[in-house]
Amino acid sequence: MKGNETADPLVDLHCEAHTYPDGTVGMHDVDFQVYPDEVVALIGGNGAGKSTLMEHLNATLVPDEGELVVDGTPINEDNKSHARKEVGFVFQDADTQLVAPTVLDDVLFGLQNYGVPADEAKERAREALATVDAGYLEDRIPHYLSGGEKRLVGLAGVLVLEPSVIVLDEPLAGLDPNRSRLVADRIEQIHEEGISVVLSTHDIDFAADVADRICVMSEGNVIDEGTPREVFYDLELLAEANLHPPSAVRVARDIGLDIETQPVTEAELVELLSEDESERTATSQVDGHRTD
Ligand SMILES: Nc1ncnc2c1ncn2[C@@H]1O[C@H](COP(=O)(O)OP(=O)(O)OP(=O)(O)O)[C@@H](O)[C@H]1O
Repeated sequence: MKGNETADPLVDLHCEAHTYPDGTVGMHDVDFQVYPDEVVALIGGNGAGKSTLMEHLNATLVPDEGELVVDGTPINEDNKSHARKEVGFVFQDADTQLVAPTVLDDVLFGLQNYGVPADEAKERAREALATVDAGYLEDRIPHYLSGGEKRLVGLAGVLVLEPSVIVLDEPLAGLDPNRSRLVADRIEQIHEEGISVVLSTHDIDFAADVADRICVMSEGNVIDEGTPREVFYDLELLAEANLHPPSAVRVARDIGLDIETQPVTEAELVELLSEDESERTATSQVDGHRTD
């Protein structure tokens, strides 16, 4: 299910092909939409085309042939700033995004470019840093932050511009478990605030946890898409894309759980197992009474 498929897409990309300068075709025959109120996860092996697709969503890359429409506006050379404003991009390598001498200046940077008065910009930048629990970093030098801190500051720098879509390239890469949880929680919070999210990840459990829609990529193409349940119980599709199912799906299959219920997350699996256990306890109590 897409977030709100009845609504017009916020982003509508048609890309017949994208060829890099050295002749490598990074992506081909892709039609990709982002709808209001959804979290989309792109999954696929190394070199499947996930970053290439995502960099088309705010016109960082453009198709050899094709079209990008953002919020109903076709994007061309003259109005790429519209795509950049509506579609915020958080890079995996945060260093490419952090350019100012302090964290606060960095988050301010985009607002200043849009001509927001200094006091208002500062206030909004502080709010954005607070949203990602990174207010305490405001005077630090971005270059010396840890990988996780850089990711959060990069996210604040995008959030402050109030985009309608946020794109995150490998948001959990290189993060420790606590930082991963924090970033995952922030993604859910951003979604709850009405911003659509597109992310790429090699962490299938995370994709199962966070996404409404999963797009499976292989060899520069979206080979299938669906709800986490549809995709993660399609073992043939996963094998074709060189992927494994989430751990909840593997455990459910291994223990022969009635897979009509099809859990895809650990939380769903635990709930089903607890229901199973309560039913078994109730049955054995009834049986126990019968034999008394
Ligand atoms: N700047 C570039 N120049 C030439 N080829 C590139 C460039 N960037 C990506 N490619 C190629 O385009 C294809 C798709 O790469 P892309 O980075 O989009 O894949 P990905 O799914 O994001 O991979 P990963 O999971 O390894 O990050 C690959 O064959 C890659 O080698």
